[in-house]
Amino acid sequence: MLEVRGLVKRHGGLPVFHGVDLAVASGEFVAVLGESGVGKSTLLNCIAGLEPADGGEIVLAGQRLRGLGDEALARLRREQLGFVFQAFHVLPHLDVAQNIGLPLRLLGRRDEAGIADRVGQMLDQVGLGGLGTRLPQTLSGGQLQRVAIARALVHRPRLILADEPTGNLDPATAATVMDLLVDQVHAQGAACVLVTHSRAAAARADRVRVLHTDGLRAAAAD
Ligand SMILES: Nc1ncnc2c1ncn2[C@@H]1O[C@H](COP(=O)(O)OP(=O)(O)OP(=O)(O)O)[C@@H](O)[C@H]1O
Repeated sequence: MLEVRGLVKRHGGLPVFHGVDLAVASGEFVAVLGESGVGKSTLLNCIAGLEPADGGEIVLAGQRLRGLGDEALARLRREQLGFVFQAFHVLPHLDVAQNIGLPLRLLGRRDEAGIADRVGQMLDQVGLGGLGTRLPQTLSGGQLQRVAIARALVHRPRLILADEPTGNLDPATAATVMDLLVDQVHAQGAACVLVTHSRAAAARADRVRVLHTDGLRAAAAD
C-alpha cells in the first residue's frame, strides 16, 4: 500500500532526515517513534504529498508521488488517505457533524441520509454521540481530537496517517481511539502509520520503528 525508499528531506537547506525506508502493506499497522524534532510529522506530510521530498521515492496505492500534479495529489489524498493531524485542522465554521462528513462530500457523495447515518456511526464510535450540532470552539481538546479521528476514518481510507492521535486524551479514551484505528486496519484491511510518543499506543502496532536523522530502524524492544 505504501513504499518509501531512500527518502531525503531538508527544511530551509538544513537536513531533517535521509535514507528513510518504509513499506506498509494493507492490513498492517506501523508505529513510528523518535525524539522531538527528528522529523516524524515531516515524514507523514511527505507521505501525504503535503510537503515535497528532496530525494528518494514514495509510492502510495501504486502511484509514485513525484511528478503528480496538485490536482492528482489532491485526488489521491481524498480517495485513499485519512490523516489525523497533530493540530486537528477542524474547520471552525462547520459544526462537528459537518466536519466529520466533509471527506464524504469531497468524494462527491450527496445522499444526505446515508451521510448522516455514517457520521452518526462515527460520532458514537468516538464517544461524541449527541454533539453533532456543536461548533468546534465549544469542545475540549480531547473532544476535538476525536472529531479529527472520526473525520479521518469516515470514508474508510486505505491508508491512515495519524500524528499523535492520542496526545490530548485520557488513558481510557486513548485506548478507545487506538481500538478504532486497530479495527480499521485489521478488520477493514487499511494500512496505518502512527506517529506517537506514547509507548502504550505504539504497543498496539504490528511493528515499531524509530526515526533517526539517518533512517528508520527497529525499536530496541521490537
Ligand atoms: N515549515 C518548516 N520550516 C522549517 N523547518 C521546519 C518546518 N517544519 C518543521 N521544521 C523543522 O524540521 C524538523 C522536524 O520537525 P517535525 O515537526 O517533523 O518533528 P517531529 O519529530 O514531528 O517533532 P515532535 O515530536 O516534537 O512533534 C524540526 O527541526 C523542525 O524545526
